[in-house]
Amino acid sequence: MRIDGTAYRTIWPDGRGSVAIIDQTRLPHDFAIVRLTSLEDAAHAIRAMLVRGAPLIGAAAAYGVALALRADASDRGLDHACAALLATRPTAVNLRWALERMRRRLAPLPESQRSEAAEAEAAAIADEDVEINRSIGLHGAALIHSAAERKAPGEPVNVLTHCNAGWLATVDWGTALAPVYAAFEQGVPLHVWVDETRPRNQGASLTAWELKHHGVPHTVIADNVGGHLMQHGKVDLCIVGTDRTTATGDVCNKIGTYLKALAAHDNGVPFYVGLPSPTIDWTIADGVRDIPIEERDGREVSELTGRTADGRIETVRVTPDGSPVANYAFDVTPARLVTGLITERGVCAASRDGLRDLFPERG
Ligand SMILES: CSC[C@H]1O[C@H](OP(=O)(O)O)[C@H](O)[C@@H]1O
Repeated sequence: MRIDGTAYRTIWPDGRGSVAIIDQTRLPHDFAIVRLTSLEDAAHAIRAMLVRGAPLIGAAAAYGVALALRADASDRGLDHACAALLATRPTAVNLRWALERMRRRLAPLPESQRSEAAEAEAAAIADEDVEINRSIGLHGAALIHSAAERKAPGEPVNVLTHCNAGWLATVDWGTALAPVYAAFEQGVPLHVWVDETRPRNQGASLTAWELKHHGVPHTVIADNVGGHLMQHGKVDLCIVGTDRTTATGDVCNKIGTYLKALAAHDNGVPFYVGLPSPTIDWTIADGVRDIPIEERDGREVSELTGRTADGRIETVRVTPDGSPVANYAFDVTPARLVTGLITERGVCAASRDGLRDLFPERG
């Protein structure tokens, strides 16, 4: 996507043997490029959320393997790289998917060929992500068009989204926001309600930043406002991302998604999920029972970081000293609350049959 006229992806090889990323922990106040030069750099970038979002986590892990094999292309080196990167975050299945793909590609090769092949495979994963998301955008834009046809001429379609599933969560375009960008480019009047998304505020700090730079009308809201807006007819559809969707259509996404889906269901508001196929976990049927939910450092809840009036970045505490904190990073929305899954192959029901129709090779 373009930032001040310059086209960016979220991650790219810089041609000097390192991998460049946008440091998302510095947004929206600073736009900083960081260069990863080692496996350790890549693992830290994922764990500390300099890069985040399921597809981007997968791409970053793939590039992390390539960086690792520049230093040690042995079987032991490949095993160590995959294990270290897999351990960074437990919920987004793209991490496991990308590492399994890198291992399938590299293990059969002689050590002398592995480094170059790893860089090529990581680049292929990144390029494929861009095309998958572009396609999700086109399929999802049709849903926004349909919503527009039910509105008065010129009245904007109100889309509510949670967290950040925009181009910053992927290599480019995004998943939940790809349909928004596509419809916006097609001239559909629209507006986005942006859940701030406590505790890390990916909505307030990342989604709002993206939409502002792209010129998309939006309003940042507290997480608990969405139900009220739906009760008053101010949300035409919800589109969210996912970190792992089961073979039966249960959707794991940022904490709070489930509550938004409940409100949407109660108010008859369509609830869609942008779902790239690498985010489907075909091995799981019951998402609530079987998807591992990451628990992160409690300071993400007890502290807030922002910019002071005189431009300084400060962190302040918002809970009493000593108050225990629980920080669950994701929840699972059962398929029964999901109107449809927007994949790169089209929109389907959140069900085993729906996914099987679009991905018959998965039987
Ligand atoms: C397109 S995946 C986006 C997905 O990832 C986010 O989680 P995190 O920021 O912790 O990586 C959130 O669940 C988004 O919906």
